[in-house]
Amino acid sequence: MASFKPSIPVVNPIDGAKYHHRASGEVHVIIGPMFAGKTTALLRRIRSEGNNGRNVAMIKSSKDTRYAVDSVVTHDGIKFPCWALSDLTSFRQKLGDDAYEKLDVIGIDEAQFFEDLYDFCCNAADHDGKTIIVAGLDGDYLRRSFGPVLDVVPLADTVTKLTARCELCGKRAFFTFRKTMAKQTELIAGADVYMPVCRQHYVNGQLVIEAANASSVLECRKVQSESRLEVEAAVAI
Ligand SMILES: Nc1ncnc2c1ncn2[C@@H]1O[C@H](COP(=O)(O)OP(=O)(O)O)[C@@H](O)[C@H]1O
Ligand SMILES: Cc1cn([C@H]2C[C@H](O)[C@@H](COP(=O)(O)O)O2)c(=O)[nH]c1=O
Repeated sequence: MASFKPSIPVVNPIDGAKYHHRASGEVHVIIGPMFAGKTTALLRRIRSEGNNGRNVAMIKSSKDTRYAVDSVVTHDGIKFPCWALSDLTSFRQKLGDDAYEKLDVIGIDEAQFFEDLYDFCCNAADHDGKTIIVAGLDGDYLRRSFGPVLDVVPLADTVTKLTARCELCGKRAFFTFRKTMAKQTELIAGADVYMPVCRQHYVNGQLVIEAANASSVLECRKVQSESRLEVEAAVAI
């Protein structure tokens, strides 16, 4: 059974306009490096909300075509159908007003790729009474804030930072290491290009990359797979 959301009539004190305000929205944010289980946690939460009779929808960035076009898929193959969108603002119109009204919970995966994440979460939770569960990378491969994910922390009821296992020593991994020399911030890929690492192996890895960048010998070798294997071997030492 879908939950009942009370709609409270409110008058805007500035222009006197009347609107209905739903007060029961929530924002939950799940962050961490790649392979930390962010998508797994998001799917578990969405499934459980659905099993409790709430109307759920899942959205992911259409940039992520790694495992499927119209499904969110975890690194170990668990799937859930989703809307693959380039922006969140178009979601309501694509779904239709009636269906949107009936929605209780919206999951957003690969949130780092949505420029309009903040405005969407604000409107959906504050004005439309939705529960939004956001999963995304807090940091890119250089450990810089990635897209708008950290911007929604001040809007959040809860923030959960997950960790993976360092691929080189098995300790807790907080960071995502890029094994190739590619420099662009956005590079859609999986374990072929990225690995989760602990602090020590992140720092080692960056030193190897910097040394490789400085070396004219490696600079001349543009074959990505070759340099990736060299980087992996050097970082592990
Ligand atoms: N180094 C690793 N540490 C932890 N999990 C890993 C690692 N490599 C692969 N995995 C797999 O990735 C799964 C998590 O996938 P997923 O939920 O898609 O992560 P995320 O969305 O955070 O990238 C784990 O359950 C595990 O099976
Ligand atoms: C670190 C980093 C990652 N990406 C991309 C790589 C993947 O396509 C996604 C993250 O997926 P996951 O579900 O968290 O495993 O983001 C990127 O474009 N740039 C980066 O620096």
